[in-house]
Amino acid sequence: MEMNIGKVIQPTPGRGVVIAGPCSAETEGQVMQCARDLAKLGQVDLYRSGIWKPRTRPGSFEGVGKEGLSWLKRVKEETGLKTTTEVANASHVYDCLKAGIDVLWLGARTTVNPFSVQEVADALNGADVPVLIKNPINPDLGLWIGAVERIYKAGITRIGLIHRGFSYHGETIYRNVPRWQMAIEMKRRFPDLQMIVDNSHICGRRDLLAEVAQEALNLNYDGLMTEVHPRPDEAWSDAAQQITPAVFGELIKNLRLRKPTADEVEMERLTELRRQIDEIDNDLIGMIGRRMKLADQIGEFKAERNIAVLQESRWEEVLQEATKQGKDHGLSEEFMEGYLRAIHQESIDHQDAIVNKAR
Ligand SMILES: O=C(O)C(=O)C[C@]1(C(=O)O)C=C[C@@H](O)C=C1
Repeated sequence: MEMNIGKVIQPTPGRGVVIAGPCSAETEGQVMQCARDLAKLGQVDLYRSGIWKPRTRPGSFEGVGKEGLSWLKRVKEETGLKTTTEVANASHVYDCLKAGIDVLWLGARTTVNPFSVQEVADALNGADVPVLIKNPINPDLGLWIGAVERIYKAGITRIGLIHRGFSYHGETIYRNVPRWQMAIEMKRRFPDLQMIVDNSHICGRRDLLAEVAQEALNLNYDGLMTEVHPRPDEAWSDAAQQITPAVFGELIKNLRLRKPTADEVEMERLTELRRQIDEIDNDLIGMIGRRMKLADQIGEFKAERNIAVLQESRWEEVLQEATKQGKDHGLSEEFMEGYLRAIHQESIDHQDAIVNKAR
């Protein structure tokens, strides 16, 4: 789909886009205090606060609702900070537009549901407001792309993306695993869309926030969205991941913005190193091709003798041996596993084609 998309936030030269504010608006006092403290930092582009909170289970704090919009209006009048909040249905959109909220965002639980995205898109039709779209909770690129397309088709031309990580069953240090490759792929497909990291939801804990924010800047993200609360431990939602305005000030002070590309002189050195990488990639592809030819021969052999394609004990041996070898060359276990699984699957696919043809 051909798109002509503008920036959600004009960045200040020399630093990334900064979106900060409490997870939820709790009281007028809390919203105002947080906004005043953040405004003093002089680096916040957009003040965030959840008014309607989609919670996993009923009974937890579900947001103050419409009343909070007047607090955000006051934030803008008294501090000059522009405001943003999450919308999940048509009435949220109408209320926000009436209240003059500057930027709207779609949450991960909305992006995941095309019915909800379409309802929001229909309500936005004809409005001139920028929209940020969080990734869906599950790692489904199609849903993220679909949400961008639906909002764009509603006539919204300033759209950005928020990477908040993906839910994951299993052991991990993150609340939502980043899967950086998903966001990198979105950047590749939509180079004009600003990409913001929501380090709060990726981390779910304070001690990782700075590291994840810097990782995003290393990947050439446009900025960050972080949950900030005047008294994080007393927050009514997501207490474990919120930080004070002072801590947030330190965090952004220590971030290093990277240049998007190298200059001409730097480019010479980079080009030489890239040439060497191209050479190695060529060799690798040639060698993988040769490996598959051997797999084909094994396939013929198995077809003639009616032997199963999958050989668990051999596969286990390959996996163990190569992972150990990879470690000696500074390659992570995670990488080696992913690489070997891909090779093994390709080998199986080759052999499947051969044995099925032979029957
Ligand atoms: O050794 C075999 O039997 C093969 O078919 C080769 C190979 C591989 O590609 O390494 C592929 C499939 C088997 O599950 C085990 C190993």
